[in-house]
Amino acid sequence: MQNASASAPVSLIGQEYEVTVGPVAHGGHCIARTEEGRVLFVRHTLPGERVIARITEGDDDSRFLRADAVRIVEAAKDRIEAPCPFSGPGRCGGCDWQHVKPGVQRRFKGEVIAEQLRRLAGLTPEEAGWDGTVVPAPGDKLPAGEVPAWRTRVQYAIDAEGRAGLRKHRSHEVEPVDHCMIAAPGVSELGVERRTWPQLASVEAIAATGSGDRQVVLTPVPGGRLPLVELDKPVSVLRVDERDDSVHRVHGRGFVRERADGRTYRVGAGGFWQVHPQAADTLVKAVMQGLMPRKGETALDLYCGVGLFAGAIAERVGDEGAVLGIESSKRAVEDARHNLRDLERVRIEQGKVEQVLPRTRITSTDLIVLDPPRAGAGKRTVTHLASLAARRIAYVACDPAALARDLGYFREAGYRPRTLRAFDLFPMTHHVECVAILEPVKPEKTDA
Ligand SMILES: C[S@@+](CC[C@H](N)C(=O)[O-])C[C@H]1O[C@@H](n2cnc3c(N)ncnc32)[C@H](O)[C@@H]1O
Repeated sequence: MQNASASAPVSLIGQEYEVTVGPVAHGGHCIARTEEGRVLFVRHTLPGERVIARITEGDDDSRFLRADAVRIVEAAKDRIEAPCPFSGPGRCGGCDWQHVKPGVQRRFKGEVIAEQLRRLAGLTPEEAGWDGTVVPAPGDKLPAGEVPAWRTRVQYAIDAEGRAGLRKHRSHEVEPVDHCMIAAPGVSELGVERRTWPQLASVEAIAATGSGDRQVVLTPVPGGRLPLVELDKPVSVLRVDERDDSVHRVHGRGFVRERADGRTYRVGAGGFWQVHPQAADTLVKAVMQGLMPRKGETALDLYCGVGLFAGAIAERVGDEGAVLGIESSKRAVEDARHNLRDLERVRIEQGKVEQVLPRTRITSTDLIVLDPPRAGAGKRTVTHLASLAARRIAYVACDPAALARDLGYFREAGYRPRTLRAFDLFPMTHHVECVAILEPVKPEKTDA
């Protein structure tokens, strides 16, 4: 039997340390060290600041501790007064960088990408074909103190009193808000924050881009009844059954229509669509510029969602070409098949990439685009993809750590990044989207 009293770690939550703050780390915080050498991940601060950091997670056994900067002793010159009244230590966890000038937020994101590339892929920015910049979306380059209203999908959590809010950082607790500054105007107009939602656990508000479609998705608390929904705008209303996560239509359509690259995409509840209104177009453009699809080529669109990249490539490779999309979500696959029904040489397979791809017995393809979830594609899938001898591969990544890991696997398998671009499609948060274009290290074989 173990001696419990000898080994029980002592919580350090609530302890305060005065520290000088070091570099930005992946996840929306900065690294600092206490005098005793404890490593802290501190939120609500900037590199170079002297702050009082209060521990929010960890004990005397932890490899690192999480903390909030609760008092700024010496402020950095890039600090601004947070424009959002709900941000700050212990408050809304939605944004990480409200207190930082917008251009500096992008610089931080660039530093994190560079660090991940170096550490996990062994690549310098030059070797990754990246100029080190993080590009704002069109219209987002605003002066300090102004906040782009970009979130076209907001998942509001509902507190015990029925108030809509957002979750606190790494917590189930709700910070009630009467206005989320990063919510797109179409979301704010739905008025979710201006009424109460008894018996609901969450309300997702969606303002589709280019179609004017609006939707709310209501999730009742266990055993809760659905309230009568009268919103300020005409919307479709869906209900999630918390017992099995199934989605039911209350009124209106069961999907919204999003526009990108000149096409309309139907996206059912729970289906993935980029949140920033400029994101889908920005990413399609970057992927197409990188792949430069030619008439008659074949392509794979992996983790294809409702068919965004498959549609864009299929239009460019034409009737002689062919595109295979693979996506795990049944509902997204139905949407993708519907969205691309006019493109005869597109096929969408349902299932996990790692299972479906080997089953297809495809041995070669000209082009690949992969846009995996946050965890990345992983070594097995990357090795399989590298064996298909694609002329170019576009890797769309929402997590620079997963991207860097997978770029390392691609490198081992004979592919190197030709270009890498980074886009700030999540302003005020630590998130960033990257597009890497890879090509084989060896020159393509010629027939001569
Ligand atoms: C980041 S989204 C990309 C969707 C699409 N490319 C777009 O831009 O709209 C990732 C997609 O991968 C799907 N997915 C997650 N894990 C998967 C897996 N192992 N195999 C296939 N699809 C998966 C998710 O359902 C989601 O639609």
